[in-house]
Amino acid sequence: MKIAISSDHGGYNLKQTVMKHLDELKIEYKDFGCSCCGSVDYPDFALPVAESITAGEYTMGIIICGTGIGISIAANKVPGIRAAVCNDSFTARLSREHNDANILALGERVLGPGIALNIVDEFLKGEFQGGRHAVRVAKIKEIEGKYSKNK
Ligand SMILES: O=C(CO)[C@H](O)[C@H](O)[C@H](O)COP(=O)(O)O
Repeated sequence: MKIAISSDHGGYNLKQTVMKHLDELKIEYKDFGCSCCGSVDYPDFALPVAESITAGEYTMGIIICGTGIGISIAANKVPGIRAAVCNDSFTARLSREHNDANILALGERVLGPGIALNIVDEFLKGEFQGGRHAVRVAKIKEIEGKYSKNK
């Protein structure tokens, strides 16, 4: 498993905590920035993670901003990305099992570090269950195809 990770300034501190956790779990990752806590724009850090996943270079992504909302909206504009904002571990597990989410979005201004790391663990453990869920994910891809035409 190879994780692509990024944040804006609002998620910078939580990203350090998550990377330390990944180190302890011996999970390989690449930090796509930002590299300090000065003000930046979250779309600039959503895009490289999203593209690294659709290119097959990384298995899954973790993106962090103040709420997880802005950075997930930006990532979800990349066809093939299913970024899920999760504020609890149940949702994180289900985002993998039912939605085949390939990016976890977290909000540093929403979550304490302990809960955030539980969410990361559940997301990374979760496995897509296929079956009826695959039919639904295929329909999401159909929507992407419809709106990607002639672009
Ligand atoms: O996009 C966001 C909200 O959906 C993120 O939480 C950003 O981190 C936040 O908007 C940044 O806000 P700031 O006032 O510029 O620090």
